[in-house]
Amino acid sequence: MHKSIATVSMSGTLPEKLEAIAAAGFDGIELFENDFIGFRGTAGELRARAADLGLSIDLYQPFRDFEGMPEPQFRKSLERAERKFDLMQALGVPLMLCCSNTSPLAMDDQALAAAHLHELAERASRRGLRVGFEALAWGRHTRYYGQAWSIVQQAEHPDLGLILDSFHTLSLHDDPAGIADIPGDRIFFLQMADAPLLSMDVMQWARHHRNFPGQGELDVERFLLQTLRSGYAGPLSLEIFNDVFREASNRRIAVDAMRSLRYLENRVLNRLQTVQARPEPAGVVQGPQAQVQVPLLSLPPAPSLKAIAFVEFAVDEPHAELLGAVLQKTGFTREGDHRSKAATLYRKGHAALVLNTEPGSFARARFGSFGASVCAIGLCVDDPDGALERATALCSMPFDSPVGPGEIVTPAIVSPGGIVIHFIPSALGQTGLFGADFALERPWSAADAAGTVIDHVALCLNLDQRDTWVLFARAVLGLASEAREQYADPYGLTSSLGVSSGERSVRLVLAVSQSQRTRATLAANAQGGVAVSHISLSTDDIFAEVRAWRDKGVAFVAIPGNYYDDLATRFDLDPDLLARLRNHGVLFDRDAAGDYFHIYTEDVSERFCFELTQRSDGYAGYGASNSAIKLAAQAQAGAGRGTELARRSRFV
Ligand SMILES: O=C(O)c1ccc(O)c(O)c1
Ligand SMILES: [Mg+2]
Repeated sequence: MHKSIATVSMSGTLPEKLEAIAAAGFDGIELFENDFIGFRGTAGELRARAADLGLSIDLYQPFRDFEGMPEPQFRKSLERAERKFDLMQALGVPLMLCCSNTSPLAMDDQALAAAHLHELAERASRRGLRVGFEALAWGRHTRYYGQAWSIVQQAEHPDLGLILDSFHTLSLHDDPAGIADIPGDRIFFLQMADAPLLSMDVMQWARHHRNFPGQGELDVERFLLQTLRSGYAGPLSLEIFNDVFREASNRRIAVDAMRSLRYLENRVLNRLQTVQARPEPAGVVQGPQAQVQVPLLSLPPAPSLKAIAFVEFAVDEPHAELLGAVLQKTGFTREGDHRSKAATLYRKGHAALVLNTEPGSFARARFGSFGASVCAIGLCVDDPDGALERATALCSMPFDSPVGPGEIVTPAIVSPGGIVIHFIPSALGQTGLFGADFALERPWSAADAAGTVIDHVALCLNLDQRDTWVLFARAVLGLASEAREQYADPYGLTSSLGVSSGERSVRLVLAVSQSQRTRATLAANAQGGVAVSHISLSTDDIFAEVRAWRDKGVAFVAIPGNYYDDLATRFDLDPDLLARLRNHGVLFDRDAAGDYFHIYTEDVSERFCFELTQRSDGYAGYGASNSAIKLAAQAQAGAGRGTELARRSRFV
């Protein structure tokens, strides 16, 4: 489909926006009036600039408060429309968007609205232009696409059609089913937007919180499907009013936009194929739906992630020694060195960590920029080549690293913010992969690969990376969103979202905060916007594990006694268990399905620590009810604030 995006959807001056939009591979734009008014140049110059970049200007918008106005205002609006038509002709824009009237002066009279729009369309028509009418969710009298369509039908002008915007329909919980029954050629334009579910004034919601399809929670997929079933074959466009997108890098936002549309198109294709494969249940009355007219993007299926194969740290030699010593205190074994790179493998059960010091490598460059930090994650997947093909088709950059003789070539991509994701063949398993790439100091037996797994990896993101990462996780990694949680850091609110694979064998937790002073923001800032802040290791006996780590000198974040007094009032806990929790400094949470025990080490490097986790009976979360306590405890420990040297003497 011809892909377009409204210029309001991103930051920058108009020329900067056009360049970002073109670079992301879009075919066209919706030109927002204010972007043109603020442009230092003529319509002809803008037209040439867009053409040079291979972009068509598909739509001019918005034309407001037009239909159903009293006569003097109507006449004045017609004059204004003529000037906008002059401009559209100079720009080469074929279509004007007229949104439903929000003025208190607007009259509740569909016949009058239709007559006015007929007049507008007639004047457009004389110049070879067209007008599309869009229902705003907060329009004075026209809020639903059904009402707008009724007015368009009454206006009876071939150059007046309907414009659909998924946000206005879905925000009002209106059913898009009826769209399929509108003749597709009467729909002149389609704007897609998603949004998080928020309970607030719909105009504020629309103007500040929209996001790209796949980033929010609206059923945009069904909306597009119904529109395509009408026979619509026009542009697929994005119109996103979002406070964060207005300030984020327009290059990244434009790539997110393209990823979003490609992912959406593919999901609709999959949904169509599923529906077509399934016979209609008896008694279902079929509307006069046309067949879908446009070819839709086919992609390899979303990867089904099986496990976290490894997490890799970028370190220099002294940090490798420091971190290696910490790992040995937490029960990891040094398994051997990489065959061709300066990298060492540590393992505890299924949890594998690689410390990479290779001079001149991507990891070393990352260390140079951000210090000791996670630089790569390996994920086991059945079809790594398919995962790579899908990822690159969804605008991810492939990552190539040198491979020595006999080593495994694993397809890899760069995730938003720079951490590399390797797709490891599940069939190979960790033993196959590490056996090929590392000179293991001792053979692995089945018993070695039991016990500990990486329960989850927690990432801290700058606020402007949140929607980028959610879309990446869903579209590229095939992960599903879990519940959003919100909690207080002593220096500002923080929220987190879990994303997990079907069997929950791969879990990531994404934490973001609007505050500049929270641990989440400081951690993210320190690594260019995206940082792994902890790795959570599972255990079957958290109390024994804590004792073993402590005996070796590992320091845990101290939890105040007040926490345990409160815990006793919240849960019906066996007094012995409560005493053990208190004595060991372990945090506790419970949901309908089970229990969660967890504890955090003091920081091992700047705002990075390990979590020990024991989950029972399908407990689904990550202990969010304890997050505020943990963050307060970390702040009081002064964790992460000391110099490297101070940490070395205190912790190792
Ligand atoms: O918020 C608005 O005013 C506005 C304008 C034009 C649109 O297409 C739209 O969806 C909203
Ligand atoms: Mg719109």
